[in-house]
Amino acid sequence: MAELIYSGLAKQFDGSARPALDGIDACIESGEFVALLGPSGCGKTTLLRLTAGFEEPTRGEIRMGDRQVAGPGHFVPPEDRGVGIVFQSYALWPHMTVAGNVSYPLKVRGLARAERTRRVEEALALTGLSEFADRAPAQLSGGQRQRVALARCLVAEPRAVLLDEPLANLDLALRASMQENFTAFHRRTGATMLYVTHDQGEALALASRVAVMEGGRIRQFAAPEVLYSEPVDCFVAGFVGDGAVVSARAAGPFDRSGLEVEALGMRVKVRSREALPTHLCIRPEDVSLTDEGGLRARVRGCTYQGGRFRVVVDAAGEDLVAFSRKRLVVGAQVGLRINRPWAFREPGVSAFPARVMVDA
Ligand SMILES: Nc1ncnc2c1ncn2[C@@H]1O[C@H](COP(=O)(O)OP(=O)(O)OP(=O)(O)O)[C@@H](O)[C@H]1O
Repeated sequence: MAELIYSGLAKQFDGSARPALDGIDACIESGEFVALLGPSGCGKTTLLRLTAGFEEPTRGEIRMGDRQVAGPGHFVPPEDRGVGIVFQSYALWPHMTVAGNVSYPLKVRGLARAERTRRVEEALALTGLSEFADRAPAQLSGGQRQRVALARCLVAEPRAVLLDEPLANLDLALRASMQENFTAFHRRTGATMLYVTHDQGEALALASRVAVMEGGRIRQFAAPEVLYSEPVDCFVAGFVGDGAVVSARAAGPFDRSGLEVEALGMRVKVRSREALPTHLCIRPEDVSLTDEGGLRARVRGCTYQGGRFRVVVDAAGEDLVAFSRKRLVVGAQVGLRINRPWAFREPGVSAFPARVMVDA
């Protein structure tokens, strides 16, 4: 069942020249773990705040299940939306124990003590905090405090959990272990989760689908592996994953399933859904360094990445990225083969028709 549905959603803050959100249409299924990914200022937090009910939309509608929570002339306040929120600042009460913090939202709602105790124990167990129930927040690590914030959000049994850069304040090692915690937590609870981050590693690792945002719009909303291997435009191709985006011109079909383009001064067989693509997204996996390759290139950089080297080469004036088992000398000439990269059509860019059409 669809849990969160956005239709034509827009938000323009007073005094701002540009809308923070500019026509969001998306549907998040019940139990999905969705990440909102994009550069600073693209509108991620605004979308989260509109979902929580902290802001009202300028246009459009938000539905939770079969209920409209924001739309023309209609607004459900945050406390009646049944969503839980976890911020990067944990916002814990310093004078309360861990159990006290987690129990607080239930106390405010007037739940009986026995029910409160049961739910708090359950939430602490789910977040691996049972043994810390009697500690004060000051006696916990950053990761443990973040888990208390998660437990406190869970205890209210929200229909959706909204997380705004929850790991931003943690160091790298702790982030990795908290990512595993979130994944395990999601598996156990089956909660619908909407997770804001500008860290693509985090988004691709955690989410079942990622909405890549830019300039108040969703550019692409897809599974991480689809974003990586089939980006829809230059922004997504450049923002997600490693590699290069180069312009291309269709040269004709080369068999029933494939297309050939002209790029980097040569013919390249590509994967594509377009008859007239304008660009290629060339991932490191698409580039083989081989003396038999038809394309000559010059090594511009070579860095060790644990188990392999990341090599940047200049091929026909474009910087391509490849992986190599051995270290290459900067300035050396190498041969390249490009293996079926993804070709797409950039919206708003006119595509040249194929120069040579070959029968399929
Ligand atoms: N209360 C506000 N008043 C005016 N403009 C705002 C307000 N909140 C956000 N904006 C603007 O709306 C745009 C989107 O902001 P938002 O915080 O949603 O971006 P973001 O993608 O979450 O960025 P970051 O990753 O830096 O947190 C920005 O241009 C921002 O300056």
